[in-house]
Amino acid sequence: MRTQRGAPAFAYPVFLEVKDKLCIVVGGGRVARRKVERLLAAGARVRVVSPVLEPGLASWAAEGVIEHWPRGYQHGDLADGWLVFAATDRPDVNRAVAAEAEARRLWVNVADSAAACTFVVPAVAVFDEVQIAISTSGRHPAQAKRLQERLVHDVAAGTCTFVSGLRARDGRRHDGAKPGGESETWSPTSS
Ligand SMILES: C[C@@]1(CC(=O)O)C2=NC(=C\c3[nH]c(c(CCC(=O)O)c3CC(=O)O)Cc3[nH]c(c(CC(=O)O)c3CCC(=O)O)/C=C3\N/C(=C\2)[C@@H](CCC(=O)O)[C@]3(C)CC(=O)O)/[C@H]1CCC(=O)O
Ligand SMILES: NC(=O)c1ccc[n+]([C@@H]2O[C@H](COP(=O)([O-])OP(=O)(O)OC[C@H]3O[C@@H](n4cnc5c(N)ncnc54)[C@H](O)[C@@H]3O)[C@@H](O)[C@H]2O)c1
Repeated sequence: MRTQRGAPAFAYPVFLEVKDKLCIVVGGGRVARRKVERLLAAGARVRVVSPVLEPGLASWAAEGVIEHWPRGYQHGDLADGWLVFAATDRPDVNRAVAAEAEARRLWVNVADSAAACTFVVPAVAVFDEVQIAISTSGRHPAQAKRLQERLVHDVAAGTCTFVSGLRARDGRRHDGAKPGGESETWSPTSS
């Protein structure tokens, strides 16, 4: 895809407010769990439609943290959804979910096809109140992950001055100390 000026077309970056919105995740494996974890951290309501859940999702379902429909996807399951994730290991099912979402004008993330996504999920590094999202617009997901890991590593090692610069400009610290320069220490967490 190309823009009118001939430059490569990038996906449009946004941070979505999903608090209390119903996010429907079809599929209950490792990839679904990664998506659900971030949705919960952002305050979303999560429903997982899947005959089987991996252990982390199963625990959340047992605790009532997420809603679980213990069966395969059926057309119509997206009726009350706000955001949709197709994360099964069945390409045909993922395509069907994407088609229903599109027909309902819902944004859909499709785990096995960047081309079928209407939004992609970036790799994210979290530094206190700052989130840094890294995306290749779906072209090289593994590279996005490597860059995120490198950023977290460099910040932990104290060799990344970029993030501490951001923090100093923000001017707030949780520990009450005055904002510093490059010698500030950070507690990086990745998600
Ligand atoms: C960043 C991250 C965020 C997240 O998922 O939370 C993410 N993928 C991550 C990991 C990862 N992805 C893959 C592997 C295994 C292989 C490997 O290692 O190479 C691993 C490693 C692992 O799973 O550990 C393979 C893969 N990924 C996609 C396809 C299909 C395709 O390319 O069409 C295939 C081939 C599947 C197959 O062939 O079967 C598609 C997408 N993956 C994206 C995001 C979106 C684009 C992001 C961007 O714009 O760059 C997009 C388009 C849709 C989406 O999922 O949003 C997360 C790192 C999080 C972290 O841990 O920090
Ligand atoms: N986007 C990414 O980041 C990424 C990374 C790695 C792999 N992948 C792709 O994502 C797919 C899923 O990966 P995974 O590791 O989570 O797989 P997995 O095998 O761990 O999980 C698949 C899940 O889909 C469920 N499922 C199967 N049929 C279903 C149906 N009809 N309705 C609802 N749920 C159904 C299964 O019960 C299972 O919970 C892979 O096949 C791969 O193509 C994507």
